[in-house]
Amino acid sequence: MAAAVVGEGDARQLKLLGMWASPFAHRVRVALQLKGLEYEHVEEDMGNKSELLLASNPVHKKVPVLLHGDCPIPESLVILEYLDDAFPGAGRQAILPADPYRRAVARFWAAYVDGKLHGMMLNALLGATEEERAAGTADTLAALDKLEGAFAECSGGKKEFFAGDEPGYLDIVLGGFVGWLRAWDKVGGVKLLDAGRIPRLTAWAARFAELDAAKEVTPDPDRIAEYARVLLARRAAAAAASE
Ligand SMILES: N[C@@H](CCC(=O)N[C@@H](CS)C(=O)NCC(=O)O)C(=O)O
Repeated sequence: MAAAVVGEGDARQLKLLGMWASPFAHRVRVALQLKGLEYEHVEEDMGNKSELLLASNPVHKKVPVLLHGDCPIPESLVILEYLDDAFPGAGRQAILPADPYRRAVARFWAAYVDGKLHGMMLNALLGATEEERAAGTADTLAALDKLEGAFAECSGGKKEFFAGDEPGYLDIVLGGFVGWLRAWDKVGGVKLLDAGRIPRLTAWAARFAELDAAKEVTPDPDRIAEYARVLLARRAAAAAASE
């Protein structure tokens, strides 16, 4: 897709403060690609955050942050909405559905992904005890079952994506997690995307990963597994230090 001129008549550049393994940064990169917007990607070191990140997101100190010229926009879901507002003409379609009810449904499930699924996956990986990790895995599987139902509801059971024939808001929001979901058998020893259990979501994830906009930024499962081992080692070191 040809890159759009940023904000027709708006000379401000787009810069994304991100991190390769972050599902939240990943979703913003997919959205920027789908909208055909040129941007500079700045890879942050989470162990040594840049002054620019700390100044741009002093409240949470997290990636992603989109900088539009000097204006920082933190929080991935806020960024997705900003891209539609600031660049309505860019890309083949708006990220959010036009219909108010479909928007509400997409936002409901996006809140579920960030408010529930993310925390469950963290517990499954980094829970302090074996029991907590097992409960996290069970919760994650149950959440994916719910998202299987959401896919049927949103796509009408016939379309390729949550949003219809083309990926939209919820595809991008959940799509940020596809790298981790695909790598989970290497990360947590459990196959989360199991076509026998959640066939629609498993096929959707494969379709999403094949999108040009996603292919370039979806992390390789082995690299994610290696990163997960680093997170586990950090957790073990922190636990040992607090004993
Ligand atoms: N709600 C935030 C979540 C962002 C987030 O959790 N980012 C993580 C990376 S995946 C981060 O920057 N962590 C750094 C830290 O917690 O210090 C969003 O949607 O942007």
